Amino acid sequence: MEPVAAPPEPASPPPPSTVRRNPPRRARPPPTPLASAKPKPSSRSSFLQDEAAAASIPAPPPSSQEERLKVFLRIRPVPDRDRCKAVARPMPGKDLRRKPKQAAGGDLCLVPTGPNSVALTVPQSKLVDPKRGRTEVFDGFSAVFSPDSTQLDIFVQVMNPLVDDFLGGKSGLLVAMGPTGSGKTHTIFGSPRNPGILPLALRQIFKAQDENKVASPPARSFSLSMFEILSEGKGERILDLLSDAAECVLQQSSIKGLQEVPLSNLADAESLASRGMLKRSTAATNANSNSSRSQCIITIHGVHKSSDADSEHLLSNAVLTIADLAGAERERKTGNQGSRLLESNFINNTSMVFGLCLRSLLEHQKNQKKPLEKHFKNSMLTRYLRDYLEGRKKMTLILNVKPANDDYLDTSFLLRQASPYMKIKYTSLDDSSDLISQKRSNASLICQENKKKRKVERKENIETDNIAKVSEDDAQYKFLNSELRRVSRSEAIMTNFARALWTVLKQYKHKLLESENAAESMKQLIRDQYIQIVELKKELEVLNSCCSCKHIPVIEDTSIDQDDSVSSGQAGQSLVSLSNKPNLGSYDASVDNFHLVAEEVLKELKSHGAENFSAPCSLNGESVSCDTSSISFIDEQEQSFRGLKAEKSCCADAFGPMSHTEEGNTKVELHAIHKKLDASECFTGQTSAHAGGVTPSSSHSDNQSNQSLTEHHMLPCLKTERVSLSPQFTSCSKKATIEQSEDEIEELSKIILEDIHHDVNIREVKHPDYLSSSQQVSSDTEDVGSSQSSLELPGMVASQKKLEELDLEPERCEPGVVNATVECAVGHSQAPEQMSDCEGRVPCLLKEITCPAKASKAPSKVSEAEEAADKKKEGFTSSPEDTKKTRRRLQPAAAMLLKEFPGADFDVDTRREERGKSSSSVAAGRSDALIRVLKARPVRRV
Ligand SMILES: Nc1ncnc2c1ncn2[C@@H]1O[C@H](COP(=O)(O)OP(=O)(O)OP(=O)(O)O)[C@@H](O)[C@H]1O
Repeated sequence: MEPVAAPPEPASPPPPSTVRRNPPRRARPPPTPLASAKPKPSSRSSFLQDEAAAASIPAPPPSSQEERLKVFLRIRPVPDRDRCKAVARPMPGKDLRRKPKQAAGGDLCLVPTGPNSVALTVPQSKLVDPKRGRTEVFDGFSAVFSPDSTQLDIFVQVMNPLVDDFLGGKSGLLVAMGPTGSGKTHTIFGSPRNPGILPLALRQIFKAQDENKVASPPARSFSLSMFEILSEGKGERILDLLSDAAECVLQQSSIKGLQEVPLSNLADAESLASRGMLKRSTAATNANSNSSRSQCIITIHGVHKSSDADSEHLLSNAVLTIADLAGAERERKTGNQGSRLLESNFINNTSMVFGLCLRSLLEHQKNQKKPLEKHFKNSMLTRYLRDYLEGRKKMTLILNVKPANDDYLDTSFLLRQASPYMKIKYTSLDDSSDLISQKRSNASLICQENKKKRKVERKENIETDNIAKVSEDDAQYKFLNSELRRVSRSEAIMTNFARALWTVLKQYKHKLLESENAAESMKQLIRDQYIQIVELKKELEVLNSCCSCKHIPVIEDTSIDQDDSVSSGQAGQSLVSLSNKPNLGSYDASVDNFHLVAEEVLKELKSHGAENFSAPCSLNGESVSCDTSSISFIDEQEQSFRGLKAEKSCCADAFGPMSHTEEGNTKVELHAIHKKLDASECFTGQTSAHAGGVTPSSSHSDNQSNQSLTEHHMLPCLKTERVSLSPQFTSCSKKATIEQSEDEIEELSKIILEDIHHDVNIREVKHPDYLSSSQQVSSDTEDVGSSQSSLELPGMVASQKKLEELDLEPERCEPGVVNATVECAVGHSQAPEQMSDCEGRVPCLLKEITCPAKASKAPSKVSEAEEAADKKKEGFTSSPEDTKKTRRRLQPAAAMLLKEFPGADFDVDTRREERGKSSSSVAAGRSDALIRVLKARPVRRV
């Protein structure tokens, strides 16, 4: 091993100045020796204004407090193969000042022009204008080492000051920069025969250690650590070169897991460094057969182990760092591919970041307003060397360059990149202790600042929270206010609605009470009417019993059986259909009215004596004694009304033995009027049945059948009527509920009344034709079917036969005669004057009523009129099925009928009596007498 020589006295570095470009046509001054090189006034560079400006800045005189970054330049000797290409080979033993001159005319582009400057000449192959050469002078380096410089020269000028500082307790950094194959590793590590800076530094350290042992017990200890930062894919990793441990982790400016090997002696330290160097990642490239593929960092920690507190303090944290950076590579020269190419990218990137950090530091030092860019974050190397790159620790650069023309670009790039770094200043270089204290103070300051920031942040957070709470409270308050207003509006609306609803309900309740009262009054009225009806029924029964005391018709069941023929059955069916008409109202009113009339007539009859009471009745031209005619008259009226209502009732009383008498005729008309009371029933079949019931009275061909029919229909009528009265009334009273308003009743009554008037008028107009029509019908009963329903004809014939039988046996037919007489008196009103002539002697008048033809005619006309009225009003058909669907109450009609009995209708009859004196004066007289009786009685309204 080459002994470490004492470091020579470093020559005072010339002031930094860089010559960018030589004047093109001016004679170049001869290069000055390095030792005596003086800074020249820098010439302005035309293509690098910033560097020219930097060069134009006169370097301030170095002061004790201000120290600039040391930048050394070592020019690698040209290899032998390259040396053969060189035109001029420097002669051994000659001055280095002549080498550039010799090389200037050869393949060397870079020659030292002084101890602190070099001249870079653009090779002819790269000149655009060959006639115009260009040479750049870079001056201001701390030292420029020619290719002939030895390792010791480099150590003495570059590393020895750092070691002294390290031994003095100050940390320092030496970084070797340069393109690949420029001799960085050779400079740092050297070779066994020509050791580099690291071995020489170790020797120097241990020499000092040995010197200190002699003077005093060992008080200091050193440790060595080596690691490399190499690429791994697109990332980086740290690898410890002194141990086989796993990769290390970079934490801020320290590496976790890095082994620090204590240095006990120089030999172990040198072997350790040699082992670590061998472990470093290297690879062969076209530019370097042993090219480093990683950034290698060697750190020497000095620890004071003596009891001397002062010395320990000084050495406690001194770190001497040496960084061998991988040289920048050009792909074209290296020919790297694959992983090598990735390594080249990593190496170039790291070198670029390192240069940017120094550039940023320089710019920051030039202008404090410019922030110190944090380029160090872009690579592990710069992060680890952050303190040095930010100017907090002393750093020294040694630039390794190759002077050959082929390396012009790399050399030119490095010089242009790194020459400005020599202007970086260290205003207050901190020793290790100062650095530590500064770090601690910085840490404390940082902690305080962090605490303040936290407090401020807490306050801000609290204020923000308070503001947020206030805003939330405001929003909630607004929301609640809006909700409150909405609820208030809703409450007001609902209150008003409830009030309105309450008012309406009260009104409805009032109306309901009124309706209930009206219903109660109606019920009471109906009850009263019912009571009256019951009383009338009782009285009527009494009268009937009185009347039947002498002549109670004996109707044998045999006659009914004999009349079970088809004809009588059809007629009976028609009459039954007719009698199915519910006319309770009219019936009740009529009963009531006729009851009163009967009382009056009875009184009159009684007043006239028994002879008059048994006045004969004319039937078929014969006088028939009928002492009960008056009684029968009332009874007949009642039956005629009830016959319209009672089920199975027959109207045979309307066509029985009186078929050839005037009474029969009037009976038919009366029956027609009663039927018109039921006009609203719209029972078409009723018309035909009714007519059929009348027509047989005009038939003389078959009196036997008429008689049997009369007997057949009369007694059942009388019998069933009383039986069915109460149920009918009950049902009708039930139906006559509140729902039938008085308006409807009045309207219906008016309609019926109009119909009655209309029918009466029709009857009056057509009365002269009654006779001819009845004669036609009676002459040939078979032809009657042409004008009437064929179904009515058999019944008519049967009724006629019955009438004939009655004629033969007047005693048995007396009830029928009586009935006919009564009907005639009531229904016929053509000769009131004759009635008046008889002075109210109804039996005498009734005796003279003999107009069979007219009686036979009347029913047909009446039936026609009724049929026309029915068709006109109701439009019903004659089917029995329809009759069941068209039941109506005739109580209003009956009431109106009773109301109109003493009215204008009978006045009309009064006019008619003048015209019909010749026809039926006796019957008219009877009617007139009856009318007088009716007028004398007040009409009860239902
Ligand atoms: N000053 C010098 N004197 C003699 N030989 C040198 C000198 N400098 C470099 N060399 C030789 O050049 C070769 C390359 O040197 P070195 O490996 O140190 O270059 P490098 O800059 O480290 O390259 P890389 O960056 O690729 O690692 C080595 O073989 C080395 O011995």
